[in-house]
Amino acid sequence: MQVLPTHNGANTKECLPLGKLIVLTGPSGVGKGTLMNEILRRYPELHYSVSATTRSPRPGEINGKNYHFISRSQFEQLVTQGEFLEWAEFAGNCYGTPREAVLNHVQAGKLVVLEIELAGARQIRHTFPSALSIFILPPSFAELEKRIRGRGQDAEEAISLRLQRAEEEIVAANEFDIKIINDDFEQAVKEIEKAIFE
Ligand SMILES: Nc1nc2c(ncn2[C@@H]2O[C@H](COP(=O)(O)OP(=O)(O)O)[C@@H](O)[C@H]2O)c(=O)[nH]1
Ligand SMILES: Nc1ncnc2c1ncn2[C@@H]1O[C@H](COP(=O)(O)OP(=O)(O)O)[C@@H](O)[C@H]1O
Repeated sequence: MQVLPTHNGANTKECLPLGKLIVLTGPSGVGKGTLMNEILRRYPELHYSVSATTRSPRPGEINGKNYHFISRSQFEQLVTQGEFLEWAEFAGNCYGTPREAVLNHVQAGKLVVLEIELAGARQIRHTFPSALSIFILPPSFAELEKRIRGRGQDAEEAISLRLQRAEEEIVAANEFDIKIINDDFEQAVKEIEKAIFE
């Protein structure tokens, strides 16, 4: 059971029978997206929240599936209208979770998964203390760098911003309910399954 906050941040008095909010966080390049895709492939009943971002699409990314790719002025307008459950700036771009879609799915009893960075994950933990939060760690910083570079999708500037931010993110791991080291991929998937379903 979760209590839905109203727009002014106060909690509604009633306890609504709701689904569950799951937050997956951790540094860029640790494998969050790859783990999430595998979890969604295995459990299509989960609802993945598609974020809005001002970042340009990477080759192969699909608008509406990976992200809603929007301009900075559109993003700012949505912030002003209170359309985001949380939002944050990361490595020079803005990212936000659409409020209505997520709340509708939670209210419909779904398991809703957000894959977001540290500041957003903290906001969600604050707004929904009953959300399940999972922090994904790399086996080492060197391996994290290898993965970000190996992905081959970011410019050098974007890579160094992500690595810089990763150092700050990793020290926050203990704030979250569950920590999982993504070393052996299958093992990490199993640990996420256990966290979500047990
Ligand atoms: N706060 C917040 N972070 C998000 C959201 N969507 C994605 N992110 C995070 O933004 C960071 C950058 O995402 P992206 O540019 O796709 O890079 P990548 O993580 O290196 O693949 C990642 O940590 C994402 O988890 C969102 O809606 N809100
Ligand atoms: N357990 C793992 N071992 C080795 N490489 C991995 C593992 N998990 C993910 N990767 C690779 O690491 C890179 C970054 O993964 P990605 O899912 O894009 O990270 P994130 O979404 O956290 O930025 C990808 O090339 C992915 O294939």
